[in-house]
Amino acid sequence: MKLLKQILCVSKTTWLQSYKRSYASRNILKLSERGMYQDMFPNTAGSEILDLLNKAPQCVYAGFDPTANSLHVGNLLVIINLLHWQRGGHDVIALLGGATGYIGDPSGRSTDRIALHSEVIQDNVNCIKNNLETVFENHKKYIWRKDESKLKPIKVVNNESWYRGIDSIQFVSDIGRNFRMGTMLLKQSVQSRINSEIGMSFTEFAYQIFQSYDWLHLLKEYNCRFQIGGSDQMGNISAGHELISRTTKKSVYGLTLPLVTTEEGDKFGKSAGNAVWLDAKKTSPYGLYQFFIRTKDSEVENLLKLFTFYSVGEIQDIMFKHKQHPEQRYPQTCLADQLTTLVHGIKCLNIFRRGIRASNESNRSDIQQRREVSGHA
Ligand SMILES: N[C@@H](Cc1ccc(O)cc1)C(=O)O
Repeated sequence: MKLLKQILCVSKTTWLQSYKRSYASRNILKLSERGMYQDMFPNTAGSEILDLLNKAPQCVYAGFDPTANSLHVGNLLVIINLLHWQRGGHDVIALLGGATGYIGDPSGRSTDRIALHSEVIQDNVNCIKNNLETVFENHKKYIWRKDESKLKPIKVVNNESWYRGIDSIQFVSDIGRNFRMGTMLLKQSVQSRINSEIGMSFTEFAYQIFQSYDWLHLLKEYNCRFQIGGSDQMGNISAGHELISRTTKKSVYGLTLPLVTTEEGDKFGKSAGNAVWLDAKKTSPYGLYQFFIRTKDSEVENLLKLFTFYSVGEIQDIMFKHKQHPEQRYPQTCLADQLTTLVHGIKCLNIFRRGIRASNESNRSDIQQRREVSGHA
């Protein structure tokens, strides 16, 4: 709710009028209600954003660096956010960091990343592309229940394609000139590293320039005025905003998503300390399903809002049902069902359901047998 106010900065009546007028902005209302956004940049842009969304469908992007050969559950929040924009009728771009993967984003890290070989980067890019396309396809086939033609296809681009043709001297001379050292040094990702014993390499220090240039490129190519990213991306997003303000007359806007943590304060998405992967070879579909089934009662409502497409009203109904029969773990089942479908499709879900039914039945007949043996039938 706090964010809804922040995002809109308009009176309730103006908002309601706009809400009725525009289909596109409807989605933003829903996303804010769900606690989907942590921050926006510039932080006073609420009414400008609303105006743009009211006027016409917008273009939004988020990037994924190929740091591993699969995305993980932690990446799902950004992916689901992109899908919400797609459902709202907007143009969506998922960017693969085939070039930025060579540099390494220092955000949220305490040490430099180990440089990856080009074959590894290429392989990771292919795997991540496959993860994304599978999720987008599963969403369209099994979760979006309306006319498929209403969903504009999500573009998947690789930033390697535009850096390939850029001359490095030209790049430093043309683009580098727009970055001020003072501002770059103030970024949280730099501050947290620069005074540490290990420090930070120039390579990682320069990362913000590349993410900024990506946005400028996508703005020119696709009129992409929105960028979304994880909670640690504000530094890179604001750097992009600055580059674009200096070099074009267009306004652009960044939105970051909340950091999801468990009750114990750990980053969400780990099981016994290991990442839960989207690739079925790294985490089995059943492992992913079980990960969500194990969600604590105290955390499940928030996760339903952030990670599923149930409306807020439907989530209230799910939670109501839960209060009556907590032992059935109904919200956990809704969460696990929808996310397993999104990541692995409907087939494996049907297998789990059959398996669970069979195991419940065999448990029941075991209990029955034991009762009969002990004379309690
Ligand atoms: N830096 C982002 C990934 C990214 C890469 C390139 C971009 O243009 C945008 C985002 C991250 O690590 O999550």
